[in-house]
Amino acid sequence: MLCVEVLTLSSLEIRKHSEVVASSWKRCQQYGLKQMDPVDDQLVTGKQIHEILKENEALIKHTSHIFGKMEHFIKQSRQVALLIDAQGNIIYSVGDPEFSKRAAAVQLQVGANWAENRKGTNAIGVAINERIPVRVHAEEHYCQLNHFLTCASSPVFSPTGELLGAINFSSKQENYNALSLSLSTMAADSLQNQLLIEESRKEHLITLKELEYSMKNNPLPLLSLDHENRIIRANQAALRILGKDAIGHEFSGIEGFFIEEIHDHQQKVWRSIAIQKKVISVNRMYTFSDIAGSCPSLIQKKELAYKAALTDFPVLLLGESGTGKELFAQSIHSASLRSNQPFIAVNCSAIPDSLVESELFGYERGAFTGANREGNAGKFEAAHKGTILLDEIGDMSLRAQAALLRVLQERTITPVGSAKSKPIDIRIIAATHKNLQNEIKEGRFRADLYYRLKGIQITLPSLRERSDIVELAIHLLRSHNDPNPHLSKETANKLLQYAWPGNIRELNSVLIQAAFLAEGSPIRPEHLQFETDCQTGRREAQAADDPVPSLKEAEIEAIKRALQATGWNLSKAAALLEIGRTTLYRKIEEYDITI
Ligand SMILES: Nc1ncnc2c1ncn2[C@@H]1O[C@H](COP(=O)(O)OP(=O)(O)OP(=O)(O)O)[C@@H](O)[C@H]1O
Repeated sequence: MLCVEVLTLSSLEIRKHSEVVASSWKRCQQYGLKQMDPVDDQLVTGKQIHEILKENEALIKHTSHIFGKMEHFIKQSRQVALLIDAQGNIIYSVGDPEFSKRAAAVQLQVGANWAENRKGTNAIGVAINERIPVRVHAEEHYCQLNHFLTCASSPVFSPTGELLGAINFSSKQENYNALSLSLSTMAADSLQNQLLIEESRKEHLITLKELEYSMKNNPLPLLSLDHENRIIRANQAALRILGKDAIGHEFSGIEGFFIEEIHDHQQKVWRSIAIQKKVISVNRMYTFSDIAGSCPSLIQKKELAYKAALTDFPVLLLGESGTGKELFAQSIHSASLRSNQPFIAVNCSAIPDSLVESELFGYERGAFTGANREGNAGKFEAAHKGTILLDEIGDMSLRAQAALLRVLQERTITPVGSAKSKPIDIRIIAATHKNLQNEIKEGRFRADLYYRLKGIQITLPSLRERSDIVELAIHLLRSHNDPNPHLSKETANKLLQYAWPGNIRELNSVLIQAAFLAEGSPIRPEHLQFETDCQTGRREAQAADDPVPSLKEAEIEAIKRALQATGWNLSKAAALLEIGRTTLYRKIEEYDITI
């Protein structure tokens, strides 16, 4: 009886799937259903169906929008897509007209009830009963008259976790489509998100947004918090991350996710937070093709980085926060010969001074109180044969710098509590938003470490220096599941006039918020809400960002640069500065200049 034909499932899942179908068959026998019985052909009609449709108005409205986007696929793959209420009544349907006729013969149409106890084992009934996505194919249907069908259904839940119904895709069994189960799950998740967004307008809303690059097609996990930061609603995707019993608990953030706030028009009422995984663990890494933009200064850096990827030299990535340093680091790793080996990102500013050695080099069993009994591999060991990204290197303490320098010089690590050193083979990429030359001058960064890390230096342009902001905005909107983003001239102008102190990360969050406020219609200028008021025009904002140095500061800077450029040759430096050698000497004394 159970000829399971779900070819995409692993053997473990096949067994589980068979169990699900088998339990449904058992229930059908208990209901007293007979396989050869004529199908239950009752349809809910008249006032009764009218009331059911009215009750589910919001659900139908959102579903028609979602099915509308999939209509081409639905028809082309000869399917019907159905929305079902929690009692198993079909309340909305679109699809291939020819199959719809055949389906209507077994009441796969609005007004029919496909609860398991009425129609025997079928995807709708099982999804509602078991509250799981399920495919029921051909002879897996309990009633023989339904054997010509192949159906995939996913349950739909309300923001508070109640079952609202299901989404179903059906076709003739010979038109079996491996994608239909994923599609029904995606449509159900999308519907849940719509409901949550709608209900949460007046709430403190939090949006968790997973990695665009690894989760592009996955549904957005959404949460609502009350004013005490407790989770009051969560969709299924969020519960998958937070655990099933997350509702009612305080939300304290999730490790490995990045938080952004979204405000409403008045900057109050509700807040949304997009949370994005920053470090990839299992999924795919960024590659150069993920670096969007056609601005010549960016293209040049991309080419340089690509060349660097083919070597094993250290790379130093410089640029303001949010300009894509991590994206570049991952792309370099992905294009390198080490791409099949680990990529480990270390945020140097986040490691407490006392834990630097154990974090970076690991520790042996029982090395110190509180240490893991089994000992622990450090970041360097974890990155062995691969690439390590030392992010925010400019914020590393001098103590940590000394430890790092030793590793770079000796290419070995010695775990805390161990007498033995281990050789390591690692490609180093360092990144910082700080001016390391200044840090060296101020005595906060070791020059010898700087030269070890520098290798190939790549400075990324800030967003306000780029000529492709609008193109980038369109790219980011597309990556947020808007297949056809449109920005009016006024909206584009507003984007161009802003100074973008938070660079692409800020652009991304402004666009998420704007798309949210626009509710599916084109983004208008008033939907763009900036975090700071750097809105006075890019040039002015830039000028305002750079405070005018005093004459003395400018002189010191000019002298230092001339001395550096000439290798401290006073005659040449004086010539560069167009002053006499004695004057230069006097000024060096006066300003106490040393490098
Ligand atoms: N050229 C680009 N195309 C598409 N997305 C980009 C681009 N540059 C940056 N991003 C996106 O902008 C965000 C910030 O990038 P990233 O984390 O790499 O910046 P960063 O310079 O490392 O920032 P920080 O110094 O604060 O860590 C990420 O979501 C990244 O995917």
